[in-house]
Amino acid sequence: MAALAKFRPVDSGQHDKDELREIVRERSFRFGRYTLSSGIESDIYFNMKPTMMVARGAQLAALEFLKIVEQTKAEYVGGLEMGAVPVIGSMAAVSSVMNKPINTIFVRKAQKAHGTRDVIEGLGPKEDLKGKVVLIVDDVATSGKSILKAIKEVRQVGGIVRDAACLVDRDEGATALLAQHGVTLHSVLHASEFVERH
Ligand SMILES: O=P(O)(O)OC[C@H]1O[C@H](OP(=O)(O)OP(=O)(O)O)[C@H](O)[C@@H]1O
Ligand SMILES: O=C(O)c1cc(=O)[nH]c(=O)[nH]1
Repeated sequence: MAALAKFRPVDSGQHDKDELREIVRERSFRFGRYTLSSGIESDIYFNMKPTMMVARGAQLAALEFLKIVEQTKAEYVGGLEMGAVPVIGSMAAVSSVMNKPINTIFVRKAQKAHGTRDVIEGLGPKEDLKGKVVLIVDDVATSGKSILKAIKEVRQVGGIVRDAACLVDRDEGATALLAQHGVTLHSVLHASEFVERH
């Protein structure tokens, strides 16, 4: 019997994704009347903070993104405040626990008028993104404009961005917009897994 234990099948990760989907369904998915950041109105909304802030959701979201880090051979992970920040923090911690530490940054929406005035936060004094492969992440992708803003800031300081990832893709134009800028969007979940569109 002990010998058989050696042949435990490799976990595809699908169970983790199923669990993450159920956490999103319970804690983040809402029907209602919402104005989106692009200004358009929607009758569904994903508030991903309650998923990213609960311990198991934080871990599972980080694990899904870390798989994409491996696939894309990213050296850094970053994204626009505020949506991307909780999951990026979780990725840093989970990757360290796994002994595969990933470097993380986040991009401010606007420069502060005080302090260091850095738009890209998280770099040490001798650290920069020049020539570094950066995966841009976000909690939700709708138009893709938030991800694109982060891409532009990272490219401006010499970072290489070929891939982006989101936890939930609403499939409302982000893939096409990012493709126009030479970036492939990887989506962990899609809005169609939560609601049928007519
Ligand atoms: O693909 P897009 O059309 O850009 O929309 C998606 C963005 O909208 C939300 O951010 P929001 O602007 O609400 O701000 P927050 O992240 O600071 O809460 C979300 O966190 C994404 O970043
Ligand atoms: O487009 C957005 O602003 C948006 C949509 C959504 O479902 N969730 C979110 O946080 N932002």
